[in-house]
Amino acid sequence: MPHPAPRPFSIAARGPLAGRITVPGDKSISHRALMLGALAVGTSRITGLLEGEDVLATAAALRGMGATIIREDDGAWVVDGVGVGGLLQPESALEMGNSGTSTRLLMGLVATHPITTTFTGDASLSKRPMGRVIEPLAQMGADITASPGGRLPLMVRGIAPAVRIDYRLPVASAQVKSAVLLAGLNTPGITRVIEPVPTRDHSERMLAGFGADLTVEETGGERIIAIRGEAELQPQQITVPGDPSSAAFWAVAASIVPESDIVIANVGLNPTRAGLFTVLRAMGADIEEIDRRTVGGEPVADLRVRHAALSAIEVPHDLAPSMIDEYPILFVAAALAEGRTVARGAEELRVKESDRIAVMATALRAAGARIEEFEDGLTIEGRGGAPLAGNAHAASHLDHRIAMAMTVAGLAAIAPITIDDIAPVATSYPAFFGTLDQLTGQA
Ligand SMILES: O=C(O)C1=C[C@@H](OP(=O)(O)O)[C@@H](O)[C@H](O)C1
Ligand SMILES: C=C(OP(=O)(O)O)C(=O)O
Repeated sequence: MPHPAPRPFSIAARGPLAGRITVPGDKSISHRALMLGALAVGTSRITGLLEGEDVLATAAALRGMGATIIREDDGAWVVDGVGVGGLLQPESALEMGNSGTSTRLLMGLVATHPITTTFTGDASLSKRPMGRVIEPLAQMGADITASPGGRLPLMVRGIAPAVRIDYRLPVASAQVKSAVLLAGLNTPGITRVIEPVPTRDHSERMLAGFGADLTVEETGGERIIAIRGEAELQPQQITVPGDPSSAAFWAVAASIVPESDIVIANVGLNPTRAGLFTVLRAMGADIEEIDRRTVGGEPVADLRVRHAALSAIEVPHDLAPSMIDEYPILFVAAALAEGRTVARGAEELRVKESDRIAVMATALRAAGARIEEFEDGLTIEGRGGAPLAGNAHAASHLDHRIAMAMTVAGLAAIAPITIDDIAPVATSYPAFFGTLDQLTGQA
């Protein structure tokens, strides 16, 4: 898929953030709602779906394999599924754009259907490792031919019936877990995933919600997830909560910009996703939960965030999976905090849309932060509330979270930070810059 022309953007301090905002629907839940809707027998209806490029790539791929997916005038998405086992051979390659989740979860789905599919992606996605899903799917019988290093473009020749497996995750990855569970949906018998470290559990929650026979057993800190295959999924009405990974940018922005006071409405607070809020609170952030409730089977609350003096923290390694996408914005908070933050045990950051350890170290150093880089993370000497110098260029490397994190860094900089390309923000948060203007009174 051709990437849009680079869009540079310059940002410097704008004063306090104020007001009440909403964030877009959760990206992880949106992908899964479309996929399970496409496999159910009948019509599912999804409200609050994230209409970002990544999720639209999932929708297009599922349409290409026979599902009917329509956006209604009121913004709801209606999915007519083909039934488990009913995916059709697509006529052309599945274009995954920038989206790792679309690629890895859909690879799981097609691996146990008797169809052949080709996956392509942009320059960022084409560098990311797919061996981690190829390995279990090959054990189940799929024949996968990848580019060197187990990368895109790749071709999956699916198999039905496939062979059930018990699979212990070698990396803490919800995408790998989900790929195996989705492959297990159309596989005779019980497919098991053993998860030594818990990762986001949206697939488990939603598969159970669609009526799959799925159990989760916890023993000695491990989770064993078992799914019975050849399932029939019942169509559902799904309300997608707001994305905590998108809310994270505003929680940090309001924390670091003096006199800020904002409310972020309808934020998903699934414990497997909420690690950043735990860490920010431990750093001294003023985050108040208002009206905790359940939306679409997920815990949700409104978050009131006010400026506060932050102090450094040693980020507990076991929190990494529950805040894995939030490290870039955590690094920004740490750069403004008092003292030396240690954020390690997060080597997975090197295989995201960009190498988020190296890219954030370079960008924040250019803006005046003092950083030491390790294979598995960073240490950051904070400025104790003093602004960053700014007057810096930051490269986003086709990574939406780098572009958004460095925009927030700009709000706490004396001279502007220029980001070379903010176009990737549209993958997960198309309204980000509109919300920035709203919160800073420039709408
Ligand atoms: O399952 C998911 O929806 C996701 C899992 C995480 O990736 P990994 O499974 O690679 O950790 C995360 O970084 C990604 O943004 C979304
Ligand atoms: C890692 C991310 O997404 P994906 O793996 O779906 O590209 C992300 O959104 O930060």
